[in-house]
Amino acid sequence: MVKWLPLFESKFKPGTLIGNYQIIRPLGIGSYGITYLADSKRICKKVVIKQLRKHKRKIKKGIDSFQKEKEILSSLSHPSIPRFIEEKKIGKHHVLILEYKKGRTVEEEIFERGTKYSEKEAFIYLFKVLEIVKYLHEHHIVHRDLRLPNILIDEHQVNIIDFGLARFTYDVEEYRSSYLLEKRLMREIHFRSDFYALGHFVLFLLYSTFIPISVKEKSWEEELDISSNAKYIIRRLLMLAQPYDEIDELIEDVKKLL
Ligand SMILES: Nc1ncnc2c1ncn2[C@@H]1O[C@H](COP(=O)(O)OP(=O)(O)OP(=O)(O)O)[C@@H](O)[C@H]1O
Repeated sequence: MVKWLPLFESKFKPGTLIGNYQIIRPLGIGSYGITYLADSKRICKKVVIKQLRKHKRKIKKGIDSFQKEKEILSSLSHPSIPRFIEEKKIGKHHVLILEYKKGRTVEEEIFERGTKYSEKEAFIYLFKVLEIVKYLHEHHIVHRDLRLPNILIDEHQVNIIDFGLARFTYDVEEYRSSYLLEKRLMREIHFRSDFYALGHFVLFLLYSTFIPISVKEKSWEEELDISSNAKYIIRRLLMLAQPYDEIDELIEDVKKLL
């Protein structure tokens, strides 16, 4: 869904040709660019075109994010991760062409379609995401942005998109003291940042069936009617108990709930 796309920002109109790609429609506007759905004439497949916005204050960060997404996606080959196709400079425009992944974001599923997930279903989806994240971690990559809008569900297949904040574990961390605790925990270049984000992911899935009966504010542990094993895993993901250091132990714990 296109949330906000003022006309003056929309540089490429439907039908515009960018090399061998024909713009179908904008998909959305992110922090650093506009993303379009396009048809590839050459490979007869849908692709995503990411166009860097010319926002003065954000241009440097935008270029860095594009470069990182390109570097990381080019190093990967996984059916649930978009393939990097090419980078182009068209006149003043700088674009990245990526494979289009089908599916609705988990954000759309929960908040627009009202899809409900039982405890078992929530952990089945967590397991599917973890299989992809395991592949990333084995390639020394931390995604750092595993939020609902970046996880797509297509039938029962899961895809992960948006690698602009992903980093290699040996990349140098840009420490931001101004970040609030939650953002610091999401952005640390360490595998546990992905686990922390996935703690929130699974809580969103579990809250999809929650019906509030009191106006009193309570913690998720008091509100959600879930098993003690589920609570144990979520507490460790959210670093409220000993954090998981690596993914295999986490996957083993999740398997016990399936
Ligand atoms: N490879 C892809 N396949 C399918 N849809 C994609 C792909 N990449 C991005 N999208 C979709 O395009 C839209 C815009 O994505 P983009 O990553 O540019 O920005 P964002 O995620 O909305 O914001 P931000 O980058 O600030 O997190 C989103 O709706 C996203 O689901």
